[in-house]
Amino acid sequence: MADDLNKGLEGVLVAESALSSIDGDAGRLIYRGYSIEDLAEGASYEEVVYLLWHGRLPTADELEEFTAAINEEREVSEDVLATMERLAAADEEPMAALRTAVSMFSASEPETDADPEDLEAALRKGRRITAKIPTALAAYERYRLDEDPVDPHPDLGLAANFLYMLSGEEPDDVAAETFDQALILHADHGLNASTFTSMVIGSTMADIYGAVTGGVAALSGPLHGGANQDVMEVLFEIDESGKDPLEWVEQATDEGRRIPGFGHRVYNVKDPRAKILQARSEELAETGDDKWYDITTTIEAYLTEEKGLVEKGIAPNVDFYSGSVYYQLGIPIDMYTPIFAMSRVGGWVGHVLEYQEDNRLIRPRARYTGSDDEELVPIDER
Ligand SMILES: CC(=O)SCCNC(=O)CCNC(=O)[C@H](O)C(C)(C)COP(=O)(O)OP(=O)(O)OC[C@H]1O[C@@H](n2cnc3c(N)ncnc32)[C@H](O)[C@@H]1OP(=O)(O)O
Ligand SMILES: O=C([O-])CC(=O)C(=O)O
Repeated sequence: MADDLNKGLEGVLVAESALSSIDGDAGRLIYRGYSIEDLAEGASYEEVVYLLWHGRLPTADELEEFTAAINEEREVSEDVLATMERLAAADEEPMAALRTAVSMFSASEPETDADPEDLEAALRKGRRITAKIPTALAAYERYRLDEDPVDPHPDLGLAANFLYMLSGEEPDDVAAETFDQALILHADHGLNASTFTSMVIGSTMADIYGAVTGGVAALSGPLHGGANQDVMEVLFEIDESGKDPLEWVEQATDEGRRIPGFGHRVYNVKDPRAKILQARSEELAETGDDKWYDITTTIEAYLTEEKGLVEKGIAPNVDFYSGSVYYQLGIPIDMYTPIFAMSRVGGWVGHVLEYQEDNRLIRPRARYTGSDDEELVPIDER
């Protein structure tokens, strides 16, 4: 590879950002100066989104106003509901259903005529998308179960309300707090692939609906957000194989299989979000089924201690423990990546608007490797 070609843009700086910062060697993540541990412990998802978008934590009044605005915008149109019903009946993947829903939200956007450079209007649009994603996703899940969608609960925050709309029952405090924490942990992460995708779209001054739709598409892949579902599928595979998890993972790595939920472009050590999710998974396992937590820790111990992956900078990432947490909360496994999107919309909107404040079209180049003097042969002579 020539020196001037950087496949995968590893380490390339393309923008300045004050939203989040990752120290990949120390395993530290901060959102606007606040450690992820402190935010997970002491803030709500709505507070974190406010922080990402407005640059500071809200006061109690500001948070109340912000939360009320989100709550008022939760409803989705009849068209979106009908589409979710059709896609559920057609067994469409939930991430594809979500991608379609986000794209459709713009049809009921009240500020469609807003100037693309009106960043305040774009922020309000971002807030509407954030409010509607849980409703569309929960409706999709209800239709899949042949049940009617559940209307949003006026007194519940975004995390608890999603769990409520999924099952029709108010979650207990442990479930609501654990899920809220998971949303906080997924809200932003520098210029990851889906955020960068949103920024590329936003850099053309296209509408924020398009930028978020692109973000959902990029997140769905197994090398990115899709890995959380893959981790749970691996845990099922191990369980169904009847093998000892240690034996299974030994064989899988000997066959050269990549274990989902391991490895990261930026972290060379264990992802700090994985540590927090691991603790949540362990707590839930104490009062529920400890099988999944036990399998994950066995895999981690083998890969890091026996296989020495950690010395190569390959350690658990955020997706490794989120699966067993969501499973213990009773969430269907193909909802795990859509849940990631439900949270990451905070980061996508924040980064797009931050970039657009001092916008420059993102337009890299490829080194041409094709031929350069082909002669056009008429079609009937080819
Ligand atoms: C929210 C997120 O997006 S977090 C990431 C979620 N994705 C996953 O968990 C999927 C599994 N992980 C991976 O595929 C990778 O680690 C990625 C895509 C996340 C990062 O990839 P990159 O930075 O491009 O690293 P790359 O794919 O070049 O791998 C570097 C080396 O680590 C190895 N490696 C990377 N991930 C793993 C893994 N999960 N298991 C085993 N080996 C791995 C590769 O085989 C490669 O080894 P080599 O140099 O001997 O060939
Ligand atoms: O930063 C990345 O490349 C992937 C990741 O962990 C995230 O998006 O949360």
